[in-house]
Amino acid sequence: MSEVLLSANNLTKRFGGLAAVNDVSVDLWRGRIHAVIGPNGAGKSTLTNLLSGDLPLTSGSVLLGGQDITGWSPEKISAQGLGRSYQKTNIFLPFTVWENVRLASQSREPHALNWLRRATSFIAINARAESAIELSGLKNRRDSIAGTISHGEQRQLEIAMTLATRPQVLLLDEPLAGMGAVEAERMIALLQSLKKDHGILLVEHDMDAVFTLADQLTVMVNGQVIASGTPAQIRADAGVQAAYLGEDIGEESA
Ligand SMILES: Nc1ncnc2c1ncn2[C@@H]1O[C@H](COP(=O)(O)OP(=O)(O)OP(=O)(O)O)[C@@H](O)[C@H]1O
Repeated sequence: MSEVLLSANNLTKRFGGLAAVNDVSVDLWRGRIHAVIGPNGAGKSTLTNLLSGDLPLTSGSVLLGGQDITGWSPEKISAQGLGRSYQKTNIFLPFTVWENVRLASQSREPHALNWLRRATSFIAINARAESAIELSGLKNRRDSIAGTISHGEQRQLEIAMTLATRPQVLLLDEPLAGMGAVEAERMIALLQSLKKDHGILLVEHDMDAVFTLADQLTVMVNGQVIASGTPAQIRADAGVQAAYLGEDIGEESA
């Protein structure tokens, strides 16, 4: 049974005279992947930053798990159950996969550890880290130095670090960027496996992956939503065809 985990209503973000995001609404459901697509500069990253609290809204509101999180800090939003992968910037390359994920898991602890809480907290931190490594398919790389694993595995590691914070909602900004075919296939399988327990917002330029993964799509152009619907509806939309003239929008050619 699906459940709305995040509801973003009429979000607008202005940078001076530019409305980078203009009256955009999106819902994220447990068990569904909602892809946001659009040409460069459409406002996809800005939308992600508004949902994660990394940018303040000009107007609009965001509910996460029924709680109004509008105006909250990224840390507070993360603690409320929203996980966002930050492309590579959070990985400590000289540390092992395990150490990276464990640090991410530790960041979820509400208070500095004191001697009374220490034993149980350590167990919980380690359990979250182990489970995130397992879920992200990195068990065989657990003790590898992060700087030595492949690009695709580093992207899996970013997801593992996000999962270690036990989010309900995942915001994924171009998880397939820079991947070869084999790595992309592995990432697609990983995202499909994560969908069951999470609501996922996917920003991705790889249209084959988007149309393979998405249950719902929102198409943005110049900050505005020009279409929203199922993959079949989006493929058939004349406005979307026009916006992507000359580009592949996931037609089933393969
Ligand atoms: N901090 C900022 N200050 C001013 N303008 C910004 C800022 N961030 C983004 N913009 C502008 O807002 C618009 C939307 O940018 P955004 O990065 O959200 O688009 P995008 O759809 O993610 O593009 P891409 O696919 O290239 O990543 C662009 O015109 C961009 O130049």
